[in-house]
Amino acid sequence: MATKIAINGAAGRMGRCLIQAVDQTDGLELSAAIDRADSSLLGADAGELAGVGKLGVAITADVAQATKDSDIIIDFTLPEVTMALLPHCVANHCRPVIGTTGFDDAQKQTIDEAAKQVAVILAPNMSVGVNLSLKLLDIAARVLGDDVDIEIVEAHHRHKVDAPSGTALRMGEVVADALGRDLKQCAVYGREGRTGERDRDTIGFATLRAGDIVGDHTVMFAAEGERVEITHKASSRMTFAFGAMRASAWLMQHKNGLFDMQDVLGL
Ligand SMILES: NC(=O)C1=CN([C@@H]2O[C@H](COP(=O)(O)OP(=O)(O)OC[C@H]3O[C@@H](n4cnc5c(N)ncnc54)[C@H](OP(=O)(O)O)[C@@H]3O)[C@@H](O)[C@H]2O)C=CC1
Ligand SMILES: O=C(O)C1=N[C@H](C(=O)O)C[C@H](O)C1
Repeated sequence: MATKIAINGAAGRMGRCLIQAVDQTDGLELSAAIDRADSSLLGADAGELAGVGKLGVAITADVAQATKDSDIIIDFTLPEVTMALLPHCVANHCRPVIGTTGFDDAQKQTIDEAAKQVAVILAPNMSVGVNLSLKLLDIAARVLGDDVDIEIVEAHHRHKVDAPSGTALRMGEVVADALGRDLKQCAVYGREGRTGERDRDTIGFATLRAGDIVGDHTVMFAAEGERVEITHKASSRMTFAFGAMRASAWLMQHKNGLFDMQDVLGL
């Protein structure tokens, strides 16, 4: 029997890609497509919206019913929308696959609590390439140690509302953990004016927002005489959407617990 997939934020940039990906993935079936209660697209056919032809699933705002009707709900929305979704996931045992970024510490805690009752995947980037890059970053940080300056540069489209990207922050966490540092203490978010010399123990972040860039990330390890750069460039949102399909199929093995894409990919 096919796994029933609901999509939260179905009319968004990622939502439409996710509908396409469900349609193209064996063993998965679209069971619900949710968007905001005041959306002009309520009632429209999700497949037609995503350009894959009629699927017989209308865009709805009824998240309670959607979670009752689905095994998994894939959420690429906004932090406050994810928070409103979680009680329905717990009540209806509908496993959330969360791609949304920009959660604060209290919101992350709420996700942890929900994961005690229902299996959850939380990943700021669902592409295989970024998750491989996270593994490479751990190795690079351990080898290069405290003898390099570490800077993280990310670029995204002009519509993105959070900064730095969730991926850049995760990259920072991976590097900081490998070096025994606390990212909260050592992160520097942009520089301006008379900043003084760089402190080697810091991890710097720079954010670019322009045009239609899907998502570029570079982590630079710069020493005297050489530097290593690990770069990932996404050129299609379908890479994230197919990652979410893989995560959804994988999550069906679990009843509860908090997982990420490293778990899904066995990295
Ligand atoms: N983990 C990963 O691999 C990736 C994560 N992301 C993250 O996914 C999130 C979404 O990105 P993107 O698709 O570009 O953003 P969009 O703004 O295009 O999509 C979000 C969608 O959610 C809708 N929405 C707003 N409120 C609600 C609500 N209450 N219930 C249901 N839907 C609602 C929005 O509607 P409206 O526009 O009308 O407000 C919109 O259609 C971001 O946090 C982004 O960082 C993005 C790509 C990859
Ligand atoms: O908003 C986006 O578009 C993206 N967001 C994610 C993030 O914040 O890391 C992942 C990807 O880079 C695209």
